[in-house]
Amino acid sequence: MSEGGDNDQHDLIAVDVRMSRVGIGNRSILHDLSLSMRGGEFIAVVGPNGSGKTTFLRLLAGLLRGDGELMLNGTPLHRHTLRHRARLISYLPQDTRQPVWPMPVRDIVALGLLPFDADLQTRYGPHEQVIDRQLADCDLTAIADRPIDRISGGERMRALLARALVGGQPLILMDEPLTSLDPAHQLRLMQLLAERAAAGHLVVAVLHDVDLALHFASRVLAFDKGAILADDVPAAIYASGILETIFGVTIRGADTEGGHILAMRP
Ligand SMILES: Nc1ncnc2c1ncn2[C@@H]1O[C@H](COP(=O)(O)OP(=O)(O)OP(=O)(O)O)[C@@H](O)[C@H]1O
Repeated sequence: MSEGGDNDQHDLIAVDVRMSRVGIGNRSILHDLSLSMRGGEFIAVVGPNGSGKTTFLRLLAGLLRGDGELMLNGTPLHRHTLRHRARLISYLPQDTRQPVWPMPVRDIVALGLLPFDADLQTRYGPHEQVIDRQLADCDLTAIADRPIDRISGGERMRALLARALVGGQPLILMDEPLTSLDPAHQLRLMQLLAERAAAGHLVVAVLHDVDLALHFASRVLAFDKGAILADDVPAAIYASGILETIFGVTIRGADTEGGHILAMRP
């Protein structure tokens, strides 16, 4: 549940990955992963298309297995029961943005509480406040009763984000959560994720917006060709020039009244 709810595990989350190889079929996708992540971190995963970011997130979500070890709170991830995993991990995938049923936004968001309460229908009442707060956090209050197939693409994205956030799982995995959001909602989401990290959750988000990633994240993993080329704090990642190398672009930073901003050029 969200802060104030009955999930007190968010400050205890620890993820340790030691994998020599992660493959799909015969194809090797990731190699030589060795890192630890802890609650309190907001980790941005950046890198070119096809560099392995989604595969990395799917690995953390337990949807893929590799050669080596993936420990969640000191226990191999696959030894946790599915229900326990659903209570520990919230995962927003990259490619399930189309609604299947025309459910109201409020019901879509409520589905995010299923791992904690399989009997959601009869016990909807006690969750009302948590759901209302998440709807408000994602600026959905005004459209809470609209069917999800009759709202805009950005609004739909916010509904799916609210569903992923409402349970308050300690490990939050998000694959390109800024897609379709306008600049104000992008900033709001990054603030929400930073607040979750500050409250002890571990946030791991694939982001293509380098400026927002460096501004909000506490740590950046730069992927290229299936490996983590750099793993450091944003200022060190920026200063190293690694992003220019892996993306093949020029990145210029400037100090403005609103803070340090980045611009990319060919
Ligand atoms: N199901 C699959 N079977 C075989 N290869 C795959 C599969 N899914 C992804 N790949 C390959 O694995 C590599 C990494 O893909 P992945 O989706 O992890 O990249 P990504 O960094 O998330 O890319 P993007 O920024 O385009 O979303 C790519 O070369 C891709 O073609």
